[in-house]
Amino acid sequence: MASHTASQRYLSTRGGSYDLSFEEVVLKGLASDGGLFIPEEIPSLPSDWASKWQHLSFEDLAYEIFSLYISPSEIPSADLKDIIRRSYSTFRTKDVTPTITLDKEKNIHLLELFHGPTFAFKDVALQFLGNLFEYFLVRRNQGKTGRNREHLTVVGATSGDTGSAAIYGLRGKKDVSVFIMYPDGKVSPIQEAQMTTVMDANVHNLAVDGTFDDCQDFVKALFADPEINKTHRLAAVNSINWARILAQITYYFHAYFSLIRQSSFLPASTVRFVVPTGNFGDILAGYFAKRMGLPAEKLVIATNENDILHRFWQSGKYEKKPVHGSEAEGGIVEDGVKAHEDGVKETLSPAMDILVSSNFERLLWFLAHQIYSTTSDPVEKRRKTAGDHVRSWLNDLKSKGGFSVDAELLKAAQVDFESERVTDEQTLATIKEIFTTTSSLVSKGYILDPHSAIGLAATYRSTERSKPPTTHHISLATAHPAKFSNAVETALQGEKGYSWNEVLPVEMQGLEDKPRRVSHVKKSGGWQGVRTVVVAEVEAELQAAEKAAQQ
Ligand SMILES: Cc1ncc(COP(=O)(O)O)c(C=O)c1O
Ligand SMILES: N[C@@H](CCOP(=O)(O)O)C(=O)O
Repeated sequence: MASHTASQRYLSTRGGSYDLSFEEVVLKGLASDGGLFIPEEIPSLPSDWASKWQHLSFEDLAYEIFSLYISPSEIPSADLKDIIRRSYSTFRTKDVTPTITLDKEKNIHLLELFHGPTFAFKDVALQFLGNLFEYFLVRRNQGKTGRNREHLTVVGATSGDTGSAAIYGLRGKKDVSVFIMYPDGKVSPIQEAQMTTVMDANVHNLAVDGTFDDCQDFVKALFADPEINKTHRLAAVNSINWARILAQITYYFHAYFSLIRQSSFLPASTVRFVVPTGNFGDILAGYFAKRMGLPAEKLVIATNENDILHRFWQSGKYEKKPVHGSEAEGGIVEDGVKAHEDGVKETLSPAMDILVSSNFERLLWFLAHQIYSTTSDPVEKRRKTAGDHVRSWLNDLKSKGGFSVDAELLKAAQVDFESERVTDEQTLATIKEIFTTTSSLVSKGYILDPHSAIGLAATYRSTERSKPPTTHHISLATAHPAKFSNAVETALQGEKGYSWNEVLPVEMQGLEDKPRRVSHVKKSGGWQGVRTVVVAEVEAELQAAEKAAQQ
């Protein structure tokens, strides 16, 4: 039986919405004030968690953790267990997210998160979120027919992985249409094929001639638009959706337990998690795990050359990059449209080519809550103060392209987190180094995808600050190498024992030759252009479904 906390209610980081239920925040995705939903309180672990949870399966662990955040009056325990069971039955390993030891001498372990249907860590949350949407809709639509049924219009932005994971979590589901925007030409060929070869009628791919940040801005603008919100019930699959973060907490505990069962883990040992980071969702789940009581000494943010987070942890300044070497004030104008500064670089780790990390807002709220009020302040006042700070910082980000925090807040951020920036060159060197030094571990050497390689490069740097044997590092492997042929081939071509054909899983073979369905959307049409496409395609889908039902 899981223990429960007093509050399983939610609020917005910008102060506008309070006392919402889990179902409300999952279905809304983004708060109407533009903020992100967070739990009113971070629950503490039950006192006997370490002994009781240690030998649980991934599914049972997920149930214990989710139960701390979801009231059984919203989702009865048996239903929650069933949703969890179905969500992880699609994974290729029984362990769901296995942890393997990569370097015994340095106590470096790899948390493999890519054993789900689309070979990326996003599956852990998006298989669950897809089933949650379905569960809520079935409940809401009981006894309703035709246009009286509640219909979800899911809109998401992807730099490659969220898109396919969301599509695989939602394809064919009743009463849901899913629209995925991706930056045209900036996702890997396999990622694009994974998304666009899905032919289910409820799946709609939109290729945008911009960056991931443009796509993410379109999503946020649609959520803020009263017109589409009147006619359509929008829902989010990006990590702005709280359920994404919640689902990702499980594997931090799961990895920790698999480590402490090892003989090399001594009573005095400590654990660091290293996380390849873009939108700050994955590592934020680690922050929640730590705040709940998981004994993680540090969370290490590993960025590629799109390093806004790394620069923040070094300086306290959260700033988009200047355009063409000049200070950009409030954006640039392209094709008559004001766009964010396209300071984003195209790297060998495209899923992390993100200028602004949306989940950072959630961390800012917790830091402001901690720093700018005293515990003697009334609860409501503390929350309001935090929300006011977040709103003001985010306004500055929008209008001035950045903001800075004071030394006290930065110091608080540095208590839980460190950061590293890894270049393309270092990414390639890490892929090669790990392949050539691990041939005793796996028959032909371990092949990292470029995002996981960024994590591992940062891990080796972290071992210099926090040395073995006392410290164990768990580095998150966020995707399968087959998704990123460009980086893997560049790093390993010609290496003894390496063959691309052996990297490619059977599920991906021939994928790029299949028929595709995708619409092209012009960035210059702005989010209103996207709205037109979404509204028209949902209508066409509903009409086709009605026609089919009549036949
Ligand atoms: C393979 C891969 N690694 C790392 C990340 C970064 O994760 P997050 O955006 O949660 O920081 C992403 C994208 O989000 C990704 O697709
Ligand atoms: N890297 C992501 C970008 C979207 O991030 P999300 O975690 O907020 O969905 C991707 O691959 O799409």
